[in-house]
Amino acid sequence: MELKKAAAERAVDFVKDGMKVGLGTGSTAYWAIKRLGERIKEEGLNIQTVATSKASEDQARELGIPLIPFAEMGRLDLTIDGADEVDGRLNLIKGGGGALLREKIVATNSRRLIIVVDESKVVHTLGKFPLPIEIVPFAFEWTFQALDQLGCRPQWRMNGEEKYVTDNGNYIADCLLGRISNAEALNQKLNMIPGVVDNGLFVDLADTVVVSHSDGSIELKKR
Ligand SMILES: O=C[C@H](O)[C@H](O)[C@H](O)COP(=O)(O)O
Repeated sequence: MELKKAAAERAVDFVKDGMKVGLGTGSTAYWAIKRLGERIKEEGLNIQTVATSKASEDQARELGIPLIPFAEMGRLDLTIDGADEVDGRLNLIKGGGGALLREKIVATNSRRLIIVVDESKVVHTLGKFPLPIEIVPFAFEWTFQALDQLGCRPQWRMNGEEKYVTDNGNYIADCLLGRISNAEALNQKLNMIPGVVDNGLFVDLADTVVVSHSDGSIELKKR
């Protein structure tokens, strides 16, 4: 928890008065949202935000962080979000918390994406973490089959006895790939399958990754 908090709080230093900010999702992004709430109270920081999940939206609302409708937002200055894996080129796997689609939409509409992770998330090659794929419920069996035929070894994400349902009303298949040698090609191949809404590969989207180390140091990786 302390490592996640340290990375998240460092990232919030990048937020300046007047900025439009995307709020990420997950147990690391949680600390960034919390810190933003503190800065609003302590310094009167003036920002406008959008959230990448219902959970982050609820947290922001509780903390008095201004949430703005997308129609009024325009392009974001920066987004702060977590990740499940980060490689040396700052490509990512995201979606362990199920928020990949909203996160990718928000990241794509941000001038800058700052990722906050502890050192355990930094890998040489992506793929040890199962890759989340968001799938529409219609004919989900066929979409699942198509993933299987690609060699993805998909497994439905479950919520007890039922399939897990995202904030967008879709399902998630987690794909056991082991090693992703070409993230860009896989990203495109997966998103070509009808029924796949998006997948958790974030290629060339992160600008800065803030990594907290167990020795107390904070590293900034930049593209
Ligand atoms: O869907 C969830 C997001 O992509 C999260 O940012 C990611 O799973 C990392 O979450 P956490 O900070 O809880 O490890």
